[in-house]
Parts: sequence; structure tokens; C-alpha cells
Amino acid sequence: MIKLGVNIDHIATLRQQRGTKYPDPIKAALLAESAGADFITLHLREDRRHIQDKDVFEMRDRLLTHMNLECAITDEMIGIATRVKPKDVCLVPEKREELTTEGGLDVVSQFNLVKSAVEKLTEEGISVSLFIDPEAEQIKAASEAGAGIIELHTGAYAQYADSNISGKATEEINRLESAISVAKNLGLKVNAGHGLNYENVQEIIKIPGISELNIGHAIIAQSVFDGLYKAVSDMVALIRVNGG
Ligand SMILES: CC(=O)[C@@H](O)[C@H](O)COP(=O)(O)O
Ligand SMILES: NCC(=O)COP(=O)(O)O
Repeated sequence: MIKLGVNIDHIATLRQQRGTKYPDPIKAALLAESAGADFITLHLREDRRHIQDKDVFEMRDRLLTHMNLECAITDEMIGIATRVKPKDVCLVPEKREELTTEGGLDVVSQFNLVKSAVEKLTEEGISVSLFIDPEAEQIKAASEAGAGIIELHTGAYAQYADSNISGKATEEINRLESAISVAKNLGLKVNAGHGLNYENVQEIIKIPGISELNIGHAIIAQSVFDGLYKAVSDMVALIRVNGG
């Protein structure tokens, strides 16, 4: 059964827009859990454009499920992660100028940095995943760096699927299937995420071998119209009904 991690970053985006106390990401996280989220994902970015340090520290012990903290590989972020000690950390690339995450972590070119971060977090009992593109060399490097889990970047697939460029979307599905096969041969757990929504996720959940999906922006967007409980429970139902 595919588990769903609800990313609540963009609840905080709305809050930061006016500097108010609301909407409260912790309230959103607890509601998402009550609606069936298997865990909560949040991305503490260096520029603090949405999630704040306070959110992370306060949420850690309030969740009924568990926290998957996304962060870049910097001394600051690794230091925060080792203090918070969430169950999971997903190491992601980050550029201040990016609108959202643009690609996967380049483990190949940053091997020693990634390996050291994986070791530090693992020593603290944290389960580490690496957010990477569906490329064999990145998957192999992730395994060699000691990460037992990868999260495949589904952004390219999502863009093609949403633009109805079906040929390219199918190519990306095939790319993900090949990547999962490489990962499974290396004994890795495979998660996936980025840009997934209620339509394009339906092809993703047909792919065997995915353990967890992290979905945020589309759920938070839908919650504007349907409310967060229904937006989350609809995504959970979609994934479960289709055998995910
Ligand atoms: C790594 C990833 O794809 C997302 O989880 C990430 O959080 C996207 O960044 P924003 O949430 O800032 O759009
Ligand atoms: N790692 C992907 C994630 O947490 C959510 O990404 P998105 O659904 O907000 O694009």
C-alpha cells in the first residue's frame, strides 16, 4: 500500500504572505492526519519563505503520525535536523532564486558532502532519503552514500502530464519505472513526489515499487475550494482505491 505524506509548506506560504499567525501549519498537519495522511512533510528552506524554524520544533512532538523534514545539505540545516530529530529527513537541493524545487540532488558531483550528511543524520537515528532525479547514476551514488531510501523527482512527468504532452509523459513514466528497477536491485526503498495532483498521480500509482508519495501543493490548492480534510481524504481515497 502506498503511503501518503502531505506536504504543508503552502499553508505557511499563505501565512507568510501577511505575517499573521494564521493559517497555522500545525493545525493543518493535525487535520491532514485526521483525514488519513500517513505522515507530514515540511520543507525548512534557507530563505524561510514558508515553513519557519518554530513550526518545525513545535510540530515535531504534536504530530500523531511522524515528520518527514526536507532540507538542504548545509551545516545550519543538518544542525537543526539533528536537534529536531524527526523520524525522517529528505535531503533536497535548494536555490534561493528557484520558485520551487527544480531538480534532484546531484549526489554524483557532491558525493562526499552527501555521504557525510547521511552519516551524521543516521547516527542520530534519523531515516534519511535523497531527493533525486530518476537516473541510474544518481541512484547508484545514493546507495553508495549510505542512503537506504530515495525519493524520485516526478516534476518532469507532472509537467508533461499537465500539459497533455502524452508522449513525453509516457517517456517519463518509463524513466521512473527503469529507475525503480535499478533502485530495487540495490535494495533501496523508493518514494516519489513533486508536482503530483489528483489527475497526474493516477499514472504514478500504477507503477509497482513505490512506497510513499509526498504531495503538497495540489492538496493545499484544492483545500481552498473543498477544505483541507476533504482535499486530503480525496487524495488518500484516490491512492488507495487505485491499489496504490
Ligand atoms: C522537494 C520537493 O519537491 C518539495 O517537497 C519541496 O518542498 C518543493 O519546494 P516548495 O514546497 O518550496 O515548493
Ligand atoms: N517532495 C515532494 C513534496 O513534498 C511535495 O511536492 P509538491 O506536491 O508540493 O510539488
